[in-house]
Amino acid sequence: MMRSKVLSLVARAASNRMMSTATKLTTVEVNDKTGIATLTMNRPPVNGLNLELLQDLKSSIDEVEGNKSRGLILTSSSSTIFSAGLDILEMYKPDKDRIRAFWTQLQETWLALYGSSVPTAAAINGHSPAGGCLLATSCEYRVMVPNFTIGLNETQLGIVAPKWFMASFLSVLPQREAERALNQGRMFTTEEALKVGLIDETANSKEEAIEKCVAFIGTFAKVNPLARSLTKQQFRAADLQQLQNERQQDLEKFLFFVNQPAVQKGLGIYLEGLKKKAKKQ
Ligand SMILES: CC/C=C\C/C=C\C/C=C\C/C=C/C(=O)SCCNC(=O)CCNC(=O)[C@H](O)C(C)(C)COP(=O)(O)OP(=O)(O)OC[C@H]1O[C@@H](n2cnc3c(N)ncnc32)[C@H](O)[C@@H]1OP(=O)(O)O
Repeated sequence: MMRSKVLSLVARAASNRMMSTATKLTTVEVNDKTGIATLTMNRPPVNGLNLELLQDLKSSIDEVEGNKSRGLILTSSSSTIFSAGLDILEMYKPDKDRIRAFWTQLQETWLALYGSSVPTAAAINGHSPAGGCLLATSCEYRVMVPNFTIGLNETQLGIVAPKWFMASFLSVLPQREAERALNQGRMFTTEEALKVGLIDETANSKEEAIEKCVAFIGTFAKVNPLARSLTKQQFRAADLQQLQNERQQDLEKFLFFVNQPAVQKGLGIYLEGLKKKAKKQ
């Protein structure tokens, strides 16, 4: 390794504090200069959101809330995938108890991220379908690297995005645009996403995406943190409260829907298609 690279790695290690251990499916790194935490998802190959990744995401968000970070940047350790969304294996021929825990954890993770008191931004360094798009749209700002796709493609899988997925989407897109995209299960390219407003900026690399997220979080430097966070909470309170009030019904509805034979059949065919595509590559 070149000496300069070694020196830069040493310098980086000195100015960043690793808050979470590598045994988790997420890591949190706080930059000592900016005070901003980078939360990285690391569940190869596609950051499929299974029960364990959702648990780690929630505890990492809690960690950032608790360690007085100035902001949270969500990203991925993969070079091509931000998150492939919910791990379909959690929903296909599911175990009765595990699928309950899985959906309950997804609700909790969304409540924590969408309702986070710190400024949040997503550095979308890869594809971001469905649950991946949910995470990105739960943040306040999105910067995306070119040649990837993002969107809520649920109808393409024969499933329906729950109301709170729609709420995140609607916090970013106008109703007409959101409704059409959801009905179509449309995946947007980076360029299309920028044009429609689903993302805020593009960046040529993950590093540049993170820099732009840092700049966004920096725009709050002179704003009173309590006033900022209470204002954010007020904007999001109705969406958060709606899920809080309906958590049990939402779970039962999901379980009923996902256990329908036609839905199971559709998920099986979709998974098979993914596996065939992977084998061809
Ligand atoms: C009234 C309403 C009430 C209730 C609602 C009820 C139901 C609604 C519930 C939930 C909403 C659902 C949300 C979701 O997030 S569903 C998941 C949607 N995700 C996708 O469609 C993405 C599928 N994946 C891809 O398109 C590609 O994999 C991707 C572009 C992400 C990456 O492509 P790449 O070529 O790099 O990798 P692959 O070779 O395709 O994949 C590698 C490996 O990973 C497996 N894989 C991929 N995605 C998933 C996934 N989401 N879950 C599980 N497994 C996944 C893929 O099969 C390959 O596996 P293997 O062949 O074993 O290597």
